[in-house]
Amino acid sequence: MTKIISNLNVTKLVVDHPIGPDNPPRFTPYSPNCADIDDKSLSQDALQMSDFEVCWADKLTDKQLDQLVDDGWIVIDEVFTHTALLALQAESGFVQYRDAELTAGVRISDIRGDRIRWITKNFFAGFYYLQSINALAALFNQSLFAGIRHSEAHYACYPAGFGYQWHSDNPAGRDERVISAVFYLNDEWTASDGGALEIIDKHGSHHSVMPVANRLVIFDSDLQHQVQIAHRQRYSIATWMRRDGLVPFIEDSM
Ligand SMILES: O=C(O)CCC(=O)C(=O)O
Ligand SMILES: [Fe+2]
Repeated sequence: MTKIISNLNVTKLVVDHPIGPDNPPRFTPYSPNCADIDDKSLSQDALQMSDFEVCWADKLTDKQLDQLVDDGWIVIDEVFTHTALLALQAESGFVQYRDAELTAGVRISDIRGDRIRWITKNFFAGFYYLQSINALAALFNQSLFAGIRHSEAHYACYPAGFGYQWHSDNPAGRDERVISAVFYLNDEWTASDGGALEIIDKHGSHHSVMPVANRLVIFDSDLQHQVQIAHRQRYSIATWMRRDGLVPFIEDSM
């Protein structure tokens, strides 16, 4: 089995061209010929948090919560509204990705080939996504006493020919990550496109999850998993709910 190497040391990336109010991602490419057309409705300026609100208590059945505890993983499909999904897909195409790193500055693309960008408040859709994930974390705190204090997420793009070998999101000696959640952005993904997430559950059973759009896979961060080599570009948002955090903002907003 591949040696487990920390991927926790990549959170200090500098945003050099932030997506923000002056630089909004658009649903359609900018065209100088159309500069005088008011295309505000096409941009994500129009997005609102309400587009991303999910009633997680309704979305997740008690059976699924039990499965998360017993087996260590679950899948939820058709998570967000069409608007929210489109916005996340659009934003994922505007992100300036950087090579993900394993340890201080070292890239080993045959272990981990994704290119990433951490989501900050400078992102539109991504930031709303993270707020919605915090609401899900609050549900896990209430119903499972998960003790989550903070969430983090990054957009990820695996170029064709790359994957991510077997690992746990809590490498040896670390336990800050409680729950991992990966949201997928890929339309019309088929088995021949590769890129499945393989996961070994708490009983040692092996599962394979296709990275299809609007799917959220949620799993115990201690579980072993890998991303098979993708044969076309594979887009996702990798998300972690953590027990550390200087600001317990989840509790504050409840
Ligand atoms: O994209 C996926 O399916 C999983 C990604 C992953 O395991 C990670 O980023 O740690
Ligand atoms: Fe992982």
